[in-house]
Amino acid sequence: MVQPAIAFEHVRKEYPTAGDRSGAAVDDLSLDVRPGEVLVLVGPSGCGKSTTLRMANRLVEPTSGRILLEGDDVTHVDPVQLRRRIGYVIQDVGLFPHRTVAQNVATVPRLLGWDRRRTAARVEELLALVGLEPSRYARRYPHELSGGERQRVGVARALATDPPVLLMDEPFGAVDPVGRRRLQSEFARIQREVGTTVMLVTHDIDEAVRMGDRVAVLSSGAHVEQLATPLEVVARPATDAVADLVGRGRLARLLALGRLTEADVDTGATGPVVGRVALGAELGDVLGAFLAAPGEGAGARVEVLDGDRVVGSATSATVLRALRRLTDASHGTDAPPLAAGADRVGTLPA
Ligand SMILES: Nc1ncnc2c1ncn2[C@@H]1O[C@H](COP(=O)(O)OP(=O)(O)OP(=O)(O)O)[C@@H](O)[C@H]1O
Repeated sequence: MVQPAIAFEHVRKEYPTAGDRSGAAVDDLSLDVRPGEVLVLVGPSGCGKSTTLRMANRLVEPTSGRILLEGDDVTHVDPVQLRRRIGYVIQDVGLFPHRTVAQNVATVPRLLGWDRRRTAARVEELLALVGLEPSRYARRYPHELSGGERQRVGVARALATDPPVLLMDEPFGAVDPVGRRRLQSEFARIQREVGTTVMLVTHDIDEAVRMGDRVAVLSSGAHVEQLATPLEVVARPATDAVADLVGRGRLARLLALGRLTEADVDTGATGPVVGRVALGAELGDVLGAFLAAPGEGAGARVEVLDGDRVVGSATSATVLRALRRLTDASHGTDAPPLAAGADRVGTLPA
């Protein structure tokens, strides 16, 4: 088996100041983060997400249990070495206000004693990576940047020494919804490019399913309700708590996450052809092709292509069947019917 990038083994955290009434912030968490994946922790406020993240880089010490970074117990790693191996990005970024963008990004390389030339080259490379033209941004101060730009600098700074692991705590939380979308997809590109393992905390289920290779839905005490791919979490919530979180908007999420597979394709349909889609298209795009041809009736179909080859067609009934396949309880856990939770709120309060 591949060695996890981070492994939590029966980790528990009790805050001494929390008093008797509350249970442990993290009760008994065991979780592996695989190398190269984006693992998202999502759950309601106070369920222990940030505490979990901060134990990985020793901003918080566990009460018991072990955390291994690429096999090394983090409590045995020198904290300076540890921070070099783990980048950390938080909501308010925490840039040094009296240092320029370039100086902020150079923080860790300077601590590590890199020479001027190597540091400058790395800063330039990182600013370009996060989409900030070095000649325009390097000399600015944080107050001369937008929230989204500050967040990019935060990501560049966290990646400065090319750490194998990046921890992100509500990294896009302070950015408006449109900027947030853009940052999310840009970050996904950066992550693919550098291959860093990411553990990301959010309370926003949409962000979780958009960003995660896997999603861990947590409840109080960092109890893992479900740990699965975004599609599995949305299509087949394992518990009521997950169903509640996925709640309203579940159908829209399924249409975005679900894909047209070979098994869905119809080879006998004969209705009028209103468009073409590729095998593997998002189910929402398949439906969209019918919406774009409003004059056609229920028998209309789109041709399905595998490369250049037409392998069959899909009708609106095909999409329904695919949705049923995805949510079919016989494939996994007891999923509630698709309409369940339609009146529930998908995003929890911060
Ligand atoms: N320094 C601390 N001292 C005492 N209790 C704390 C401390 N930090 C967190 N807690 C408590 O531990 C629990 C988990 O907090 P944590 O910040 O990990 O949750 P979270 O899921 O990240 O929440 P949020 O989404 O609101 O940031 C909460 O009940 C919180 O009040």
